[in-house]
Amino acid sequence: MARYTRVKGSIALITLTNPPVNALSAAVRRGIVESVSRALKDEQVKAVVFCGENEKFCGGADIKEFSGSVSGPPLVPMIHSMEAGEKPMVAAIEGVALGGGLELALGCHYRVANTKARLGLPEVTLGLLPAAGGTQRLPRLIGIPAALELITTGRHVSAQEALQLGMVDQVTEGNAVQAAMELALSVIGHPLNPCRLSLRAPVWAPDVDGVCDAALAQVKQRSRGVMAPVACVQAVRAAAMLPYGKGMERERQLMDTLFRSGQAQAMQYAFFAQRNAGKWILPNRAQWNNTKAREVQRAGVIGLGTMGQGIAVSLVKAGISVVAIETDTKQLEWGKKAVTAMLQRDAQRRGVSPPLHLLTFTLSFHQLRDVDLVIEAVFEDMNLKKRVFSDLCKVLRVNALICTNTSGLNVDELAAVTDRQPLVVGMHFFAPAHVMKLLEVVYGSRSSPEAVATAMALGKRIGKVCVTVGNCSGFVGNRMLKLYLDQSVYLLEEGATPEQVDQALEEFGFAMGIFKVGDLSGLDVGWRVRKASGLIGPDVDPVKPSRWRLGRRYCPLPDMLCQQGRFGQKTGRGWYLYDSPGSKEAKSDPEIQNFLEDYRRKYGIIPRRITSQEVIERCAFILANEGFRILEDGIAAGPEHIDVIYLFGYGWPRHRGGPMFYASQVGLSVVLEKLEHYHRVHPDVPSLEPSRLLRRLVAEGSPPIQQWKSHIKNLRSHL
Ligand SMILES: CCC/C=C/C(=O)SCCNC(=O)CCNC(=O)[C@H](O)C(C)(C)COP(=O)([O-])OP(=O)([O-])OC[C@H]1O[C@@H](n2cnc3c(N)ncnc32)[C@H](O)[C@@H]1OP(=O)([O-])[O-]
Repeated sequence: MARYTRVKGSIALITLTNPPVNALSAAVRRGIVESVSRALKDEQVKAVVFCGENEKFCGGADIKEFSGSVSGPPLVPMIHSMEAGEKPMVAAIEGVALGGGLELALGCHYRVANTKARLGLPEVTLGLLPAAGGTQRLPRLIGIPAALELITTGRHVSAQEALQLGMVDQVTEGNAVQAAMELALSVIGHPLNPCRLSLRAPVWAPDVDGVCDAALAQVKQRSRGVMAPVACVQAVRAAAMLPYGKGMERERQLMDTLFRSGQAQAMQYAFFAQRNAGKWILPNRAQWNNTKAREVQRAGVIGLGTMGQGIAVSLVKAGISVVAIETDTKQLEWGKKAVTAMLQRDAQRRGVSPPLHLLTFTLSFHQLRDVDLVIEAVFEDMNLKKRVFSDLCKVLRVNALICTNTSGLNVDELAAVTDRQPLVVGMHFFAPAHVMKLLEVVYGSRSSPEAVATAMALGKRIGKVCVTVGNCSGFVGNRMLKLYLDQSVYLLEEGATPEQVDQALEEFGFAMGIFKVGDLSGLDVGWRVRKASGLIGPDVDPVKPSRWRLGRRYCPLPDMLCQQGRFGQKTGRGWYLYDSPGSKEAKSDPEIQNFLEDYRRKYGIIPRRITSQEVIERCAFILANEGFRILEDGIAAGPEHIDVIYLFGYGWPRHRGGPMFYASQVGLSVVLEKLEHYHRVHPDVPSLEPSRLLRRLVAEGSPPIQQWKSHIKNLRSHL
């Protein structure tokens, strides 16, 4: 829909009306085509201004339409006829001009933006390229290097940066529509050809080929195996080398390939999955839009280890006062130094002063008496956490929330030691907590909807992607991770090396293989957890530790590594070798090869050749299999919630959608068949046995992920 009004006698104002972001749906495109034609025919009209309702210019093409059959007027000829029109057209950009929205503005002869507006071509993040002329017009406006950077990253720029780049003609602090109308009146009668970007030659750049080659190398390294950034570079190269018409043809060809690709489907699924996860819903049907969150102005953080430091930094950056507690002066000083340094670095980068006045560092729990909420981030030890929880109840206001950052302990058991079970929830951050986007909000059996709403709102306020999850060992993310880790070390036992496994995972799209991640996070962390859970104890033979524990296969390799003091990057040695403790560049270590060979010899294992395909199947399908069990247990509300957790917390590649989407895309019957095969070969690994839900879905015809909710009773999915 587009509203046509005549203003100031001679201006046609065309308002895009498709809340919430005025996406260019078929109806909007139809409205624009009709309105432009009317404006061009009306002799009283001397200029045209485009704007969006509710101070949002346009969020781009309607992504929901991409999965159906495309109808309505296509964007390319629509924008072309605007540009070719014989009356000046001005875009009044407020809020956002993204994707097709910016391409529409580039088809106008002039652009005016409000200071708060953001502009960009984020199609690459949806597995596409800006195929409504964006790859051809933007380089002609701002030059090849700047266009390459914006189009291959999908980065949004501020109005001020857009002005510096030359993307807009004017920036106003006031109403962009008023300013655009004034500009429109002032340019009536001016020649339009210089403002028609399709008629311009691209802004000249020395060594265009070299610039494009460098961009190609960069995107290939940054987003290994992802098609869209490569296609973006190819399209911009065409803008530099070919006349406009031929460049448009190239843009269309490249888009045709991307549009049909599984990668684009995965990335568009990820876009909606992220938004769906914010619309949380509990088993009792309390949900995001019927539950009020409490306001949080003051928070306590207990424990200033790595997690506590990151949590404190995230809260303070969002303007929340923090009382940070440690048990002894040395730890407190250490934590204070680290938190202050992080905030100072961040403030310096952003050219502002660090909000240190919001921080209180203390050894005294009494300072917590007027906080609204506490996040406990002490050692992962149930008894210690219980002590902290009962001590907190002695000082906190009766209505203050108590949240635990446990990565997998029983939230109900912790809540039981408090005087306020409904006000206890898990807030599981991921390390480093001020950087990682994911937050699992764990509801216990007694957690109140209000407590969940408050934790979700707080998470959103500090910039996290929040997902509600039920209470079980490891919640969603770590429950699945444990089995994935198990598979990776079983692969080593059977003949693979850490390098082989990591390479296969990196080629699949993970930024880092699982062994490199282990070295980065510290191998001692899991070792401590295994000791606490009774998997390692005095009865384990130190010379030839058992490969069978608690009734299933167990791989002692990670424990043996830790016994040698190989904790990863922090000790300079882990699955890989590092130049010195703390350095980041992982190098193959011949000692690890010998260690693995000795190990196999000791246990009589005959190594075999392991293919990348097997690595991916065993790692990815074990994740999906456990995901199905999690859905069966009602721990996650829908498959998209599991996928969001893996995308934002565990580095799952976005162009593969998430483990559940990947399983759906590969085909559930294929996943079932592979799991059956691997379980037959490894009967001592019960987690490889296909889940009941997977079997049922296959029996019911392997429906695509969007239809699972009609097959699974307890799903609370918005897909
Ligand atoms: C030839 C083709 C070439 C062109 C290709 C393109 O243009 S590709 C497109 C290039 N454009 C982009 O990639 C921009 C994508 N969008 C964004 O980046 C952000 O939504 C935002 C910055 C516009 C607003 O952020 P915010 O935090 O204020 O709000 P929010 O993010 O929560 O969204 C609110 C609601 O709007 C919905 N929705 C949003 N956009 C679209 C859309 N284009 N379509 C449909 N729906 C869209 C969103 O799902 C949500 O719906 P819900 O859950 O309420 O039912």
